[in-house]
Amino acid sequence: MEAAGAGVAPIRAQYLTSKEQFHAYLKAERESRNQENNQDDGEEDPSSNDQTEPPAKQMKLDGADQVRNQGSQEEVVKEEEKKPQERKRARGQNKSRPCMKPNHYEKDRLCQSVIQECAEKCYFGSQCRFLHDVGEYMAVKPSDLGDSCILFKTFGKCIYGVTCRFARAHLGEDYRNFVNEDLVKQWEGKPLVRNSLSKELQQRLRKKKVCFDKSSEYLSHLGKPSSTGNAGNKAAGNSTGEEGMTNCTASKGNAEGVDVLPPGEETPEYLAVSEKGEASESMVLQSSCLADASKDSTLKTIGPVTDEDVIKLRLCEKKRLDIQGKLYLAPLTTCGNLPFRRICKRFGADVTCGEMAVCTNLLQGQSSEWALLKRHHTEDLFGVQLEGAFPDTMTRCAELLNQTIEMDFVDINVGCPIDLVYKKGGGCALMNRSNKFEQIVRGMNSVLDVPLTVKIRTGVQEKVNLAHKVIPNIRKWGASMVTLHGRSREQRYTKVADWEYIAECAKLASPMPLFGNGDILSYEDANRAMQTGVSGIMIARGALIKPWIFTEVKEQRHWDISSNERFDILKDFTNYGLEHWGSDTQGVEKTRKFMLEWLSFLCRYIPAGLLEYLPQKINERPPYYMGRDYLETLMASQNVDDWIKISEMLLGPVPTNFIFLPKHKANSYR
Ligand SMILES: Cc1cc2nc3c(=O)[nH]c(=O)nc-3n(C[C@H](O)[C@H](O)[C@H](O)COP(=O)(O)O)c2cc1C
Repeated sequence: MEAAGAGVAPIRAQYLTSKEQFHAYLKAERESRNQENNQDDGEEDPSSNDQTEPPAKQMKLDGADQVRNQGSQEEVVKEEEKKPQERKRARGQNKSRPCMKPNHYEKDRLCQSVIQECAEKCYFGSQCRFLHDVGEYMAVKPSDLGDSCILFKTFGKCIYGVTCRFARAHLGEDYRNFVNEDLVKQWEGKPLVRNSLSKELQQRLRKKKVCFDKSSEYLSHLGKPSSTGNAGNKAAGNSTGEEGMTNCTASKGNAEGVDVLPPGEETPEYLAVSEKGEASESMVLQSSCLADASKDSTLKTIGPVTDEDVIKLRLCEKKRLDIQGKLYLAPLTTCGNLPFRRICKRFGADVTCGEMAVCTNLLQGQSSEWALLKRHHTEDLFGVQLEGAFPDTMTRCAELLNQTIEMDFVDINVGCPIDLVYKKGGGCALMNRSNKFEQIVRGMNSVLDVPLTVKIRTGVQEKVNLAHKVIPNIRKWGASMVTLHGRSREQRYTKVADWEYIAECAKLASPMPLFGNGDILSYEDANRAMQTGVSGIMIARGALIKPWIFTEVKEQRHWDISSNERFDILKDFTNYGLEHWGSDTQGVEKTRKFMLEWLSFLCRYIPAGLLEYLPQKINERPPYYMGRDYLETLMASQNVDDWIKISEMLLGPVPTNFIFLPKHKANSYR
C-alpha cells in the first residue's frame, strides 16, 4: 500500500489561515453570538441554520458561554505551559489526567430509593448520605437542559424520574412521573441492550461460587507433568502464582517462554480437516493434546474416549465466523463505547467489538468492566475483546462469558502496547511468550462455543517483525481469525502501517482469515488494503475521525458531508449517550466526557470540499483553515475549549470546575 508520508494536508488556498486568525475568528464569533444570546434567551437549533449564510450569522449558542467557568481550564493550560519538562509521561499514557468523576459534579444527590419511589426502603436509613426529600432536592437541582427527554419520548417512561435533567417532559407539579403506557407496552419484552451483569451473578463471582468445570479440566491437563520433561513448567506458572502448573504440550519454548518455533510449520491435519468441516474420529479428543500428539511420532492421548468426550463440541462444529470482506470497526478503549458503535453501525460497519476488558476484573464481577461487554441489539455481528496474561484467568473468563453473555466471537488483545498491560506479560508481550500464548489460545478455545480471534501487531520492536512467526502457530492452536495491526509496539502511531508485511502475513495465515489494520481513512485506502490479499479490513481512527467512512467504502465515493450533518451525528450520539449512561447529571456528564474524547479525533477530519486533492491521509496534519461556515470552522479546532463549546451546544453548560484532558493522544501525524 502506498505510504502516506508525514506532511501537511493539501487544503485549498482560499481556506487556509494562520493559527492567530483562526482563533481570533472563533473568539469574535463566540462573542457576537453571546451578545445575541443576552438579548434573546430563546433556544435555537444550530443545525437549522442555512449553510450559505455568511459564517458570522450562522449559529447562536445557548448561553453556555456566560455560565461556564473557564478559570480552571485556563489555569491548567497555563500550568502546563509553565512546566514543560515536568510533564514527563509514560508513553501513551496520560498520567496527569485529572480524575474527576461525574457524580462529583452533583453535591446533593437524591437517594436511589427515592428515585425508585420507595423512600422508606432506604437500606442505609439515617446513615444514608443522600437526600430523601424530593422538595429539598428540587431546590438545589441544577436547571433542566431541555424540554424533551429522549428516554420518555422513546420508551414512554424515564427511570431517572425527578433527577432527569430533562424532567420537565415527564414531571407533574407534585413530582409524580408520567408514563406513556402505550409506548411502554410497545417495548415490553424487547431488550435493547444485552450482556448486563446481574446482581445475582455479581454476588456469585464475589463469593467465588461460580463453577469453571471446563476450565478446570483444561487447566488440570496443563498441571500434569509432560512426558517430554519439564522445560516449560516454570514458565507455565499461572496468574495466581500456583506451583505445579505444568505444560502438557511437548514444550517448544525455552524456560523464558521465548518463541523458538520453526517458521512456516504445516497446519496439522486435524485442523486442516476441521476447516473443511469434516470430522475425523480423533477430533473428539481435546484439541490441545491432539495438536501435541500430531507433532510427536507416538500418539499420546489423555486416556480412553469417554461419553463426556463424545458430547463435547468439536472444533469443526464450532459456529464459523462468517466475516470475509466485512468492514470491522476496531475495538477502541474509551471511544468505542456502545453509543459510538451505534453510530458506526448506522453508517455501515459490519462487525463491532466491545472495548478491551481485563479478564481478572470480569472474574471479580466489577460492574464497570462488565459494562464494556454490553451489546446493542443493532450490533448483529459482535465480539468482546479480552486482555490477560495467564491461561487460568483467560480460560476461566472465556468460560464465564460463554455461559453468561451473547457474543459472536471472543478476541484476545495481543496488540495492547500500554505499559500497565505489557509489563504484566499481557497484550503485545504475549507475542514473545509463546508458551503462555499457546496455553491461553488453546484453553479459551476449549471452553468457548463461539470462534476465538486474536489481534496482534507486527511485533514489539520496530525492526524485529514477529507476526510471521506467530501467525502459523495461532492458526495451529485453533484460532478462527487474526487481525494484524501493521505497526510494532515501539512504533505506536509513528510511521505508517506496513501493508506489505500485512500482505505477506495474510498468505502465511491462509486458510485462516487475516484482517489487516492500519491507517485506513478513505475508500481508496480500503481498496488498496483489500488488494493485499487480506480477508477484510479493520478500521480504528478512521472511524473516529469520520464514522461515515463505512458508507464511503461501501458506496465507493467521497462524501462531502456538511457541518450540519456532522452536528446531527453528534446529536444522535447525545441521545444514544443519554439512553446508555442516563439522563440525570451523572449520565449527562458521562455523555459529555465520552463526546469530548471523540471530538479530540473528530476535529482531524478535513471536509472533502476543502481539499486541493482527495483523499485525506490519516498521517497528514491539517493546517489551520477556515471552514465554509462557523460550525465547520469550530469543528476543525484542535482546542479543548472549542470541543467543550460543542458539547455545551448539545448538553448545556459544563459544571463549575470542569476540566477535560483527552485520554488518547490524537495528534500523532508522523
Ligand atoms: C482511542 C483508541 C483506542 C484503542 N483501543 C483499543 C482496544 O481496546 N483494543 C485494541 O485491540 N486496540 C485498540 N486500539 C488500536 C486500534 O484498534 C487499531 O489497532 C489501531 O488504532 C490502528 O488502526 P488505525 O490506523 O485504523 O487507527 C485503540 C486505538 C485508539 C486510537
